[in-house]
Amino acid sequence: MTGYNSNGDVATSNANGHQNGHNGSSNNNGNRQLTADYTAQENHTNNINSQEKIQCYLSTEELRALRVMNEDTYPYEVIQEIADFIVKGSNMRPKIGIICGSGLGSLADIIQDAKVFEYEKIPNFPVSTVEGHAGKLVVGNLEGAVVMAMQGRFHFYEGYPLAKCSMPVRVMKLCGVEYLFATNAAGGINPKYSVGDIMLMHDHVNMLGFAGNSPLQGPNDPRFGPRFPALVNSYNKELINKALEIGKQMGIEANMHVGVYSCLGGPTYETIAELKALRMMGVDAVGMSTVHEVITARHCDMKVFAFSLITNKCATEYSDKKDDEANHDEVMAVAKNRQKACCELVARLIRQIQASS
Ligand SMILES: O=P(O)(O)O[C@H]1O[C@H](CO)[C@@H](O)[C@H]1O
Ligand code: HPA
Repeated sequence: MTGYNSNGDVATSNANGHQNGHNGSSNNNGNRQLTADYTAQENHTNNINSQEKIQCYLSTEELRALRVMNEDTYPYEVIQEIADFIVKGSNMRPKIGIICGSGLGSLADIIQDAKVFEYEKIPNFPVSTVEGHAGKLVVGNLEGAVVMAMQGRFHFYEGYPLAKCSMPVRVMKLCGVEYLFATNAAGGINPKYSVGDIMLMHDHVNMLGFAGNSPLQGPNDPRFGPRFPALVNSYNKELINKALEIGKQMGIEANMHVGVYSCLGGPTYETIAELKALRMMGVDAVGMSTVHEVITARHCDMKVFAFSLITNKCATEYSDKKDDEANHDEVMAVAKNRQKACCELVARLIRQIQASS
């Protein structure tokens, strides 16, 4: 069980109910060391329950991730505590939540009067373990709206259950957020898509859901939403239309599409057979995120706008070309190149939301 103490430090209690303090001061150098005895190191730094024994090579961040991963799912009260911590700590009540995709962290850099929270300092928050996901929550002003942006999201393949991956969406809700802007880097399956294009999501195929996995699995807390939420109108049409109009104004309409995204578990990129199958199912772009965040947002009745930056073209035919192999360096490089256009799209859309409210 976890909570946080009055200093905002993470406090864990072990099976015997003994409280342990953790000052969240794990170094950020990502240095790997042979933690031949996890317990010994953790006892030394964090005074944690000595029953856990893991022999492994892990960085300090990964050790913390492992600990957070093994915690219980998040009850309403814990999410409320996290939200209170952010609202009090920033003295702001955000209306729009933004999740920055791989390499798209600069979406948060355009926020003004920003109050930045490192994930590891937020009580009960998971940590980012993926390159291109800085692990910071930024609260501030953007185009006249108070926004909160996650520079770094949580993925299933990092080892977090889906409910934990999308838990920050519920934090957003309890902070007062009405709109979720979810962004991602994705592979283009639709042959008409080019690298650098932006696909506005108007639907998704939930492959993890097909396999029996959902962020809403387990007891339903009606304070968030209903047991059986409908998803047919998940992606807000008005926002899609506004974004298309903005695309025209920016002169990028030829590089903008409206399409269907699918999330696979990763961390492997897809095989040719899988990509062929996805295409036959009507999928236009594929990634390893976003869908569970959208489900969680719709469950608690947030308006959703989401887009994919096409960072690579997915091959759907067999060939020997090395170019056909997706890689994360390429994903981040393309995202970096296109971050200006993505930032502008987000900023202009927020301006319009503000103007019409
Ligand atoms: O969806 P985001 O977080 O943008 O990241 C995408 O990029 C990574 C693969 O390169 C995967 O994590 C995939 O989901
Ligand atoms: O081709 C891809 N597949 C899955 N996830 C991705 N994220 C960026 N590109 C891809």
